[in-house]
Amino acid sequence: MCQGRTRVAVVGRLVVIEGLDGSGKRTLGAALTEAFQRRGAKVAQHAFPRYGDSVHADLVSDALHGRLGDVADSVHSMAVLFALDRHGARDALLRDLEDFDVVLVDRYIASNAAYQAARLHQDEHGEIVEWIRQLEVERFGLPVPDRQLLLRVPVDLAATRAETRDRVRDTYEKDGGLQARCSAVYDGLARVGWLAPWQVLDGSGDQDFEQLSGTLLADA
Ligand SMILES: Nc1ncnc2c1ncn2[C@@H]1O[C@H](COP(=O)(O)OP(=O)(O)O)[C@@H](O)[C@H]1O
Ligand SMILES: Cc1cn([C@H]2C[C@H](O)[C@@H](COP(=O)(O)OP(=O)(O)O)O2)c(=O)[nH]c1=O
Repeated sequence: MCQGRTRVAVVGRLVVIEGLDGSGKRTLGAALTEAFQRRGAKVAQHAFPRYGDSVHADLVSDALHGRLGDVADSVHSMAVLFALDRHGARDALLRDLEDFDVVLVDRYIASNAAYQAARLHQDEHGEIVEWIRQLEVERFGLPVPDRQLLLRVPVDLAATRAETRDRVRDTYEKDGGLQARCSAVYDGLARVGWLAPWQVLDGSGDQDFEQLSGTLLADA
């Protein structure tokens, strides 16, 4: 509720980057941010899970590295931890949507939908996908994206890129079958326009960041 203050109109566009582990989301986010800034747009960046900043994200990390007993075995428990991490960032996201032209988010609600559906061998119409939408959008009140960018790369290429990074791979990253099913769910979510409009980008080639940033701003 707004008490004693004028409600400020949301001006920012919530742009989400989605894709497999190692698909190049972080790299795309950095390049896109620079392209937005060259156009004079004010950009705020967020990334989920918020490892190091959120107790829920740190529990996710523990679970994904086998340090949380059987929590990682429960798909719904993992979905709730990821969702609680975002719930903790809700106010900051809403504030940034008031103060910035673009709020660029590396992984968001669709990551939860894609990975948990893949774990349960469900597709984009699966029960867990709708359960996550109800939890995160309706119950937690998280803002719905304006645009979701799916950075699509062949599963093998994403795995190779993920392996070359200098850090320990987690349970999901080590599971090639999960990544392949996840890729298929992402394709399905994009096809049906789940939650918000999607734009599929070919992550194995070069991106035209200037053109992409222009389109994303012009769509407002
Ligand atoms: N378009 C690209 N071409 C070649 N290598 C890339 C490209 N995008 C990302 N990489 C490399 O792949 C690895 C994973 O990229 P990153 O952006 O960290 O992926 P993600 O955030 O999706 O896990 C990094 O080493 C990065 O330098
Ligand atoms: C944000 C999010 C990530 N995930 C998955 C995707 C990844 O496999 C894993 C960890 O996220 P990831 O972005 O890969 O973290 P990092 O690259 O820093 O290790 O969690 C979900 O299942 N649900 C979510 O809501």
